[in-house]
Amino acid sequence: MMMDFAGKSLDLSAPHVMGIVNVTPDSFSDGGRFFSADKALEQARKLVADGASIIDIGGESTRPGSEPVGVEEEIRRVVPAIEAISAELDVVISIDTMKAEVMRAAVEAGASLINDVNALRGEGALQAAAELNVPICLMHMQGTPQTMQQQPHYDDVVNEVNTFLTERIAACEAAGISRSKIILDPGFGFGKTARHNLRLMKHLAVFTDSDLPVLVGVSRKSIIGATLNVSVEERLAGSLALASIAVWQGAKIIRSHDVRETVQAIRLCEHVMQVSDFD
Ligand SMILES: Nc1nc2[nH]c(SCCc3ccc(S(N)(=O)=O)cc3)nc2c(=O)[nH]1
Repeated sequence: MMMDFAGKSLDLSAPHVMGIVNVTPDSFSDGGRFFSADKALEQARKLVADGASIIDIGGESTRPGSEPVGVEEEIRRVVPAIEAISAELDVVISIDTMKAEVMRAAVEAGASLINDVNALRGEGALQAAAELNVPICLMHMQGTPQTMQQQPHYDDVVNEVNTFLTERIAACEAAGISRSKIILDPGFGFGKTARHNLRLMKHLAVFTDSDLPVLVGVSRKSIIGATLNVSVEERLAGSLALASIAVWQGAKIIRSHDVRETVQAIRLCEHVMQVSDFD
């Protein structure tokens, strides 16, 4: 199924890799004071060369316990990077933000996918997304990045996440956003214990069985660390295993730090899934 990203289209009947470019201090060795558009562009060049179809730009860390960032600062971080990447690379740029004003500035600068871990629940976010008329990824999060991992609790995590996403889709449609512009994401690591994450992965078909494409972000996350007891630097194999399990169940976008290896893994999945049974 083709999805249009402000003129660039992706065939989401096949899986794609979303490469990650963080323009946040905790992701730069120099303490982030001087993180720059050309460092972001350099990283984006590599990710595109490695096979990324989408580049996800984030100016505010949403990892558990992270500090919120003001809207002016977040815009100051992401806009130069988006402008530089958009000027040089023919790749879909997504903006990873919860703020309406950042969505507007980012799309103005060249982003054509809104990736909102808060599923447009922020002040003015629904309205902004409707006006900007670009595809939107709705992700489930319980609580906020500051609180979500304190005591995640569900009676039935798969059902509750599915119900939340269904409600957010309805809110989008009520705001005039067409279903054809919506991507769903269960939000691995956003207010979930390790078991909650494993259950969501085991039952991912609940989400991929819908007519909407599903995005999965498990790269180097605690679903791997908690299961294998390995550090962040030792999570590549686990990330590739889970990317394959997600694609096998129908996920169409895999958010990854390790694009080259992830492209190889999902390409193998595709070939196994598509091999003819006759000839
Ligand atoms: N659509 C979408 N966007 C995303 N943006 C991010 S940033 C990752 C923040 C983080 C880091 C680490 C853990 S943990 N404690 O599970 O290792 C949780 C969250 N992720 C995702 C994701 O999945 N989807």
